[in-house]
Amino acid sequence: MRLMVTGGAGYVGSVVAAHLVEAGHDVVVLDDLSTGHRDAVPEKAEFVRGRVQDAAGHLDASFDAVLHFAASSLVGESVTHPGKYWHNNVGGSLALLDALRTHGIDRFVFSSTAAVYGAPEVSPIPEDAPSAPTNPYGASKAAVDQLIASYCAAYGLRAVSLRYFNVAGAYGRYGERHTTETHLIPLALQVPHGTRGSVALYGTDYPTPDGTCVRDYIHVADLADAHLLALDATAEGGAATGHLVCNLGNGTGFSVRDVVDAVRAVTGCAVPTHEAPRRAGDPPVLVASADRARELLGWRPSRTSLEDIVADAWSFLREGEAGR
Ligand SMILES: NC(=O)c1ccc[n+]([C@@H]2O[C@H](COP(=O)([O-])OP(=O)(O)OC[C@H]3O[C@@H](n4cnc5c(N)ncnc54)[C@H](O)[C@@H]3O)[C@@H](O)[C@H]2O)c1
Ligand SMILES: O=c1ccn([C@@H]2O[C@H](COP(=O)(O)OP(=O)(O)O[C@H]3O[C@H](CO)[C@H](O)[C@H](O)[C@H]3O)[C@@H](O)[C@H]2O)c(=O)[nH]1
Repeated sequence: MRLMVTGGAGYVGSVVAAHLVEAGHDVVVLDDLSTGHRDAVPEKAEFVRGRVQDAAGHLDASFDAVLHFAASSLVGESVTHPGKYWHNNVGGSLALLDALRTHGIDRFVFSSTAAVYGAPEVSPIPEDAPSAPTNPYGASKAAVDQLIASYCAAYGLRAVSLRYFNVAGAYGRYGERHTTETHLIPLALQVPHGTRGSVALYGTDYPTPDGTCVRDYIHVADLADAHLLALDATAEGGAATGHLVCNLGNGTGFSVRDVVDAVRAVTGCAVPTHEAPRRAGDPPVLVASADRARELLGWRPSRTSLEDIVADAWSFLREGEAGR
């Protein structure tokens, strides 16, 4: 297939683009490099530097489908600069969906997030849990999910929204290198890497077994597998007859302390920690029910061990720089 991957110079988009290229697809990456890296785009993919807001000019009827990763995704920034999130995430997605209509492209895969749920009472979280985001980032993604649903209903678009829980790990030379890093695993690995002294534990008085927040960590390569299956599901007669929403997580929760222990085990480094105040808006526990992805997409995550996830992120951090 001929595919456009928006945000394909970013962390998740580059890993998925690499999987698509390996599966034999013809991939065009559209990315404005606002947080991505030109050298993260797979060699066999075509690169177009541009914004999703201008996608109409970069798409044409030869494309079979679009996978949409491009977004602003810093929760804290979304609270202080909400306009950026409504413009880039909702405005950008709206322009992109209109470009699909213009060119008669009817297959779409979208990066949604667990942040659409807010802090739900139920665990593991099913897709039909109420959407009650606690920050503009999550709200913008929830709005795009609704936008997609309405375009599917009215215009015959076939789309899958994949709601990722905590993505981590790396895939060969493709991995996480955000200039502004907020995610626990890459931050914790900076300690053995020698660029950070200790790991902050944001809150140690949560109602969880060890007092720190619990999350569902999913390997980025398992996430990529789900995207290829979601793409298949948007084929005529596939599982996504209209708009299909699927959570992606392993269904297992790990605390912040569990993650630090895994970093110690993988790296052999002591990794000091220090207690810090709770981070605003952090739900105590976020664990996915991903039964729907298993049943309807046939997804079978295979890299579910936290230590394996951390080990791949560690290899990327240590060896990746040499290759870039
Ligand atoms: N990483 C996670 O844990 C996680 C969890 C849930 C959802 N998501 C979603 O997955 C997607 C990818 O996340 P990521 O961690 O790879 O982020 P990232 O910042 O590494 O990648 C985003 C990419 O999109 C590009 N981009 C941003 N706005 C653009 C625009 N208007 N036009 C063109 N390109 C633009 C950036 O340059 C970057 O390369 C995002 O939509 C994010 O909201 C990520
Ligand atoms: O230095 C740190 C960094 C993080 N944490 C904690 O570690 C856990 C995981 O934090 P991350 O920032 O790695 O991930 P989040 O759970 O906050 O965010 C993830 O889930 C969100 C949904 O709530 C969004 O989808 C977001 O894109 C995705 O990365 C949180 O409890 C956080 O408070 C620390 O204790 N110390």
